Amino acid sequence: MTPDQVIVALDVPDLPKAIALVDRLPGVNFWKVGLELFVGAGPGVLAELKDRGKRIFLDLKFHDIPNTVLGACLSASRYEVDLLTLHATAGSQALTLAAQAMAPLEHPPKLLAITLLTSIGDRQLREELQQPLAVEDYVSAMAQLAQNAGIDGAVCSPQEVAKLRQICGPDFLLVTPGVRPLWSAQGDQQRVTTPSQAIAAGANYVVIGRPITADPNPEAAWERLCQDLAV
Ligand SMILES: O=C(O)c1cc(=O)[nH]c(=O)n1[C@@H]1O[C@H](COP(=O)(O)O)[C@@H](O)[C@H]1O
Repeated sequence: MTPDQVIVALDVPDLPKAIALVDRLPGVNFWKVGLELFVGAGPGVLAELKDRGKRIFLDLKFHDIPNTVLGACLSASRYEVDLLTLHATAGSQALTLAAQAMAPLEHPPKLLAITLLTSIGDRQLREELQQPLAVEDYVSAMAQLAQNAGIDGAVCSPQEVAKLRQICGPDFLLVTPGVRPLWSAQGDQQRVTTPSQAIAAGANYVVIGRPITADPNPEAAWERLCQDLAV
């Protein structure tokens, strides 16, 4: 596993904090801009990252009616980011429209479908979301729905990666948040493994945020993560 397979979540509220973190961690080449930062700072943060030669995962998790998901994906594609998320539960029509709309573009983002948030465990899926399937089966069903609609990949927890790799084949992108080095706190993540285990199970990329960005010394935390990955 290489550090280039690690995407760091830039979950901070404004542009100055984002830039400060990016400049403190020059070894991070792939950053995720999610709802907190995009809503707080606007699209200017994407230009700042591009100026620094960084790859960008724009994680806006679109979830709406097909026409609105289509329009949102087209608007987001103008930023020429590398990865873009939408929820599989928007349904096959929304997924298909989005995938078809990206195909003719010169620099389309790879579309990733959220299968089941990594903060949701078995009990919540059953009791709150009223979903009788086990987590792994539900995640597999959502990934297959997305793949059949022409979506490039899925976001899942590292605990489902091996099964999805087997079902969806080698070309389907699998991106896993919910990774935790042994030295970090689990926080609100439910379905976790270490970053190395996630890659060994078949993930293309892992996404990690607070264990690096909320550490009082993010440089040391990043260094520690890179050492874990080199083993
Ligand atoms: O789409 C995501 O990136 C995502 C999907 C998911 O199921 N779970 C999940 O944690 N994420 C994101 O991954 C990041 C994880 O951050 P940490 O829990 O701080 O490592 C956050 O920015 C989440 O928004």
